[in-house]
Parts: sequence; structure tokens; C-alpha cells
Amino acid sequence: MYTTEFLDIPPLTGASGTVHLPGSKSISNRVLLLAALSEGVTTISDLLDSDDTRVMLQALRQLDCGVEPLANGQLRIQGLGGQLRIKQTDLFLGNAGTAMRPLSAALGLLASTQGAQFELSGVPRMHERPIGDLVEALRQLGCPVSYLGNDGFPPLRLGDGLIHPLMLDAPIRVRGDVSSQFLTALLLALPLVATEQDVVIEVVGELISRPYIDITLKLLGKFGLHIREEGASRFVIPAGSRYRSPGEIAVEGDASSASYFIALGALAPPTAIANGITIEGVGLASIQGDIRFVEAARLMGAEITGEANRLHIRRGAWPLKAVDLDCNHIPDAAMTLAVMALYADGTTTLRNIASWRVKETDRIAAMANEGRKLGATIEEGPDFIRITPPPNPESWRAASIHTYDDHRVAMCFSLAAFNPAGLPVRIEDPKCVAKTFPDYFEALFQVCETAPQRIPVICVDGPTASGKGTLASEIADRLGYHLLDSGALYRLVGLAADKKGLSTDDQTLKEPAQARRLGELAAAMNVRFEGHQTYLDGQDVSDALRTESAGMAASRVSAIPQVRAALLQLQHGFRRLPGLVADGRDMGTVIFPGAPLKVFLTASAEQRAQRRYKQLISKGNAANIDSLLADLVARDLRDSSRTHAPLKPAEDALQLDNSALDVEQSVKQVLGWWQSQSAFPGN
Ligand SMILES: Nc1ncnc2c1ncn2[C@@H]1O[C@H](COP(=O)(O)OP(=O)(O)OP(=O)(O)O)[C@@H](O)[C@H]1O
Ligand SMILES: Nc1ccn([C@@H]2O[C@H](COP(=O)(O)O)[C@@H](O)[C@H]2O)c(=O)n1
Repeated sequence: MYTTEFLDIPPLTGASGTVHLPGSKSISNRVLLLAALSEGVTTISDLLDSDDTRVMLQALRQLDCGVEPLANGQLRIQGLGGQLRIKQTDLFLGNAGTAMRPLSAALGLLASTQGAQFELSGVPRMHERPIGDLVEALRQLGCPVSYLGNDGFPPLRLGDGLIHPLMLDAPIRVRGDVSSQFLTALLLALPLVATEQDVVIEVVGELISRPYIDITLKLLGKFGLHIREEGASRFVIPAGSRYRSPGEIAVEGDASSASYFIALGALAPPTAIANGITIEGVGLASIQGDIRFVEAARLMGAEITGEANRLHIRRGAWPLKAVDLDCNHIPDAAMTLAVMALYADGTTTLRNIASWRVKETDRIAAMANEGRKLGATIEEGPDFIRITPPPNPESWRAASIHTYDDHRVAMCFSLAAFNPAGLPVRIEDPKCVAKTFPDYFEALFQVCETAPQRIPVICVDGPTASGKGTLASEIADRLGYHLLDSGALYRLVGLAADKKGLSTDDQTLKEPAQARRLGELAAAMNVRFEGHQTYLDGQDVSDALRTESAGMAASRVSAIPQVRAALLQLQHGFRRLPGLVADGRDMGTVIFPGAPLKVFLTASAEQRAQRRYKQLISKGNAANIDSLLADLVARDLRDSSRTHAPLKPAEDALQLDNSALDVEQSVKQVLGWWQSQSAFPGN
């Protein structure tokens, strides 16, 4: 997951390949609650691991349900069988509507019938999301519920520690036109008390987001509960209801998350490798309402085929076709249509989306504000949004997209990187995708491509121990970029030569045959980088690489042209989306001569020797400052005086002498340079 302040997505030109979707959020949290309320043990596979499921799991743990992660990634839940084990606790539910609403209903009923008391709260935005209609329904039943903040909104206190008989004879009336989650909450909770008699729910007003109710009903069925529907707005929970664990249950991939990759397949040109996107984990047999996004995407021109658990998408009509659509049946996925509309041949209107206004943020306003930043003309109303794309490529603008702590806003606007103007897109606070799809951007970059020269590279070259590695790694972390420590590659060649018994002393290296052998060795090296570890032939050589003798050996072998040539492609291979920070001696002069930012980092030799001394001592290694100084001066001389790719600043490099700077000051300076020449200098 990208935890950076922002993520700059370079202009993208194509996409193809297979995406494995994380589990559905809606199904995951319903299954967790049902498993917790049931009798027996439930083993759940493919559960979504996200902010929303984490708060639900934390709540279940606090309620003393047995929650046991299994080695194979499954989760085992020991159900409560409807009997509370904990009678008083405070639950923090973040911004998870799928936890707040059903837990309020279930704990409200259980608190009343078993004499308990719970307080449920969330983040500030959760305290702005309405819950009054659900509270009204609970109060009708006789549950004591009080607001701890503003009337109509969380936080809530459920129960008062006393037992209250419930009034189950009259139908329970609940509004259906604000959020279908209120009805879902009651459908999930009322079976706990429908023991002696039928319990009836009557929906008042139009029921929005009906497909989410279908998910609820299907999952209730899996836990042994069959609700009778009488007409469009009456649901009867039969007397004698009892939740029984199905034993095992698998969570489908998230159909709303699929929408971004369906859109991607519809709007991205194919790559040289393949045509189209395949989505694994959700397909045409999905129980999720958002699978009907497929129909909407087809209307806009996407070519989509599929099987029960898989979808294949290709670009069909291009530009996409503008549509005028009632989106009541796909409230979440419809946001993705708003971004597809940026690539359409006219004005698209999405209607019946009033529920967007009470989601993680006011989504109609958010989509309108951010879409306008890109150059689109957008009109918004209480329950609709109308999008006219920028009229020509020149009208697109590079935009820094504010994401409002809303995962869907972030995911939607990533697709603006396919704009015809070839502009990058900045996504602010990219970690907000953790709500449903923590690795969304990784999955996106896995299947997207762009011309290598469009992938930004920041080069950090300079003499030994000037702090290149430290600076490069910090910059890479802050920007979410990949990191190339090119010196490590030369160190690996030295190490590999040593393992093979090939001499790297100055005299032997002058022999043409030895230079050829080392070149071949460098080309055939079996290396693997995993986080901070480096493996040579499967063996962890991370510590061996960092010794001073490995540095000296690297300096000797790096003067051999065959070795440098052998490592060229390997280094170019590090230039991957979304960007790269590369440190070495010739990053800016030879390997990435077109890089948009080149830094030549220096410090006095004495200062560098001091730093290296401290570095070695802090790792428990013996060191002598005088010999370190002599070694680094010798290494610098060899590196800068060799014929091939000598150590020197590129003509367009910015020089930074960090003798008097600490690491953070150097980082700030380089990030400042980067920002000022980016497409988003004001942000
Ligand atoms: N600006 C700085 N101020 C103080 N110490 C620094 C600074 N930059 C780096 N250092 C410290 O100096 C030591 C050497 O830094 P680093 O290993 O990053 O250098 P390098 O240029 O990558 O070295 P090499 O060329 O051997 O790979 C580290 O202990 C690091 O923490
Ligand atoms: N681009 C590069 C990087 C490194 N070298 C040589 O490798 C030696 C070790 O590098 P470190 O950065 O890990 O210290 C270095 O002294 C150079 O001789 C290189 O040639 N080109």
C-alpha cells in the first residue's frame, strides 16, 4: 500500500493482464457479523483485509467472539449463538458504515433483551453520516438508544444495562430512501429475537440500492435464515429463527472494486503483450449488485465477456459513448462511470444518486470538484451529476486530486492518467484506498504501461559515503518510487567473482580474457532483491555486500566495460511505474541521461570518512578513520579517472554539498527541487 502524502501517476498509455480482486467489503463484513451471531464455528476464506473489516474484527474481539487467523489465510470465528459474553464495552468503528449500522441494530436488540450497554463511535465523518432512521426503528421496538453527539448521528449508546421486553407485534417501519444499510441492519439483527413469533419489517418510501438487500438475503440464507418477501416492501422473519454456521464460507471478489478494472479495460489501448484485462474473483454469477456495472460499461462501449467467477474486458467503442443512466442499482460502482465519462463522445448524466451525498464524503460534490480540475465541465444537482469531457486534448489539465478520505474518489481518478494530453495525475492521500483495496495502485501498475521515458527517474550520483543511498531511499519512500542501488550490483559482481574463484586484483583485470569472464559472470548473475535483503544464488548476502572490501572490489570490477554493459539492462529494468530513484556514479550521465532530476551529492572527504566510521561502528564493525579516509579517496580517484562511465556530475545535474546538512535537510532540498519542476508546483 502507498502510504505517501501523494502519489504521482505518470501518463499511462496501455493496459493488459490479469487482476485478482480482494474480497468484497459488503460481503466480508456481513459474513463476519453473521458468523459472530451464529451457533458454531465458521471458517471464512478470501476475506477482505481492509480498514473496514479490521474495525469489524476488532469489535468482534471486544465482544469476545473467538477470532482466529489460520496459517492458510482463512479466518475462524467462534460464534456467540446469540448470547452476549461481554455486557458493556465501547466500540470504535472508524468510517465503516457496514460495521456501524448492523452492529447498532444487533447490539441494540441484544443489549435490550440481555441487559447490556454499548457505546459505538467512529471518525468525525462517521458522526456526520445519518443513522436516525435506524435508531427510530430500534426505539419502536423498545430498545433504549441515545445519541451521544448530535441527534440523528453516531456516536450512540445502545441499551442501559437493564432488560427491556421488545414490542415485536407491530411491523417495524424503516425508511428505505436514505440508505439500504438500515434495512440490512434490521434484517441481520431481527432474527436474533424472532424466536416466538414472526417479525415483520415494512419499508417506508422507495427502497434504494436494492441489490445490497439481495446480498443480505442471500447471505442470511447461507446461515440458515429464509426471509419471506411480501410485495416490494414487506419482509417477514419467521418465528423460530436461529443462525446456524454453514461451517465454511468463501467471500467473493469485490464487484465495486472490479469496476475500476472494467473501466480500465474499456478505455486503455492494448499493450504489445495482450489485449484486454481479465478480472479474477468476481464474474457473471456474482451475488453483488454492482456486477451490473458490466451492463453500464457495455452501454458506454466496453466489450465484456465472462464466466461465473471471471471477467474479460476489452476496449470496444472509442471514444466511449456518453450515456444518460439511472444508477440507483449500482450506487458505488456508478462513480467509476463518472470517470469513464471523461473519455466519452458527449455529455453523460448519472441520475438517482442522492445516496452519494451521505457516503464517506459528499461524493457528488467530490466528483464534480475534482473532475473540473481536470478540465471537464460538470453540473451537479441533489441527485445527479452531468459530465462533459474536456473538448480536446489541450483542454485537459494536470490535476492534484483531493480524495476526501474516500477510497472510491482515489481509485476513480487514477484512471484520468489515460488522458489524451499525456499529463500525470496526482492522487492525494493514496492510502485512503485501504478501506476496500489496500493494494489497488500496485494492482493498477501491474497491468498498466507507459513509454519508459515517461516514468520519472531521480538520479543521485556522487562520491563514496556522500549519503547517496540514504538520501535516495528516503526520497523513494516519500514518493512511493522504486529504488535502484546500482552500487550493489557492482558489489554483487565482486562477490560472485570471489565465490567462483575469479580474481579481481588490478593486475588480473588487465587481461582481456578475465574481463570477458567477469562480463559473462555479471550477465548470468542470479540475484534477487526482497525489501532490504539481497540474495545471490539464493543466499542472503546483504551484510557481505556492505563491507569496505566489497566496495573496493566493486570499484575494481566496475571499470570493466563488459561488466558495465552486462548490467545495463538490469538497471533499466528498475524503471517501473510509478517512478524510480537511482543512486550510483553514472545514473545521470549514462544509465538515465534523460532523467528529469539529477542530483550530484558531495561532502568533504573528512566528513564522509567520519560518517562511514560512525556507520561501521554503529553496526559493531571495527574501523579506523585514517584508513577509511585513504580508502575512500583511492576509490573516488579510481571511479572518477576510469575511461568508462567515470564518476562525474551530469551537465544538467544540481549539485548538493551536504557537509553541513543533516539527512532531513538534504531530503527536503531534493524534494523541493522535485516539486518545483513537477506538473503540480503549487501543491
Ligand atoms: N546528510 C547527511 N548528514 C549526516 N550523515 C549522513 C548524511 N547523509 C548520509 N549520512 C550518513 O552517512 C553514512 C553513509 O551514507 P550512505 O551509505 O547513504 O552513503 P553512500 O553515498 O550511499 O555510500 P556508498 O557510496 O558507499 O554506497 C550513513 O551512516 C548515513 O546515515
Ligand atoms: N553506478 C555505479 C555505482 C557504483 N559503481 C561502483 O561500485 C562501487 C560501489 O558502489 P557503492 O555506491 O555501493 O559504494 C563504487 O565505488 C563504484 O566503483 C559504479 O561504477 N557505478
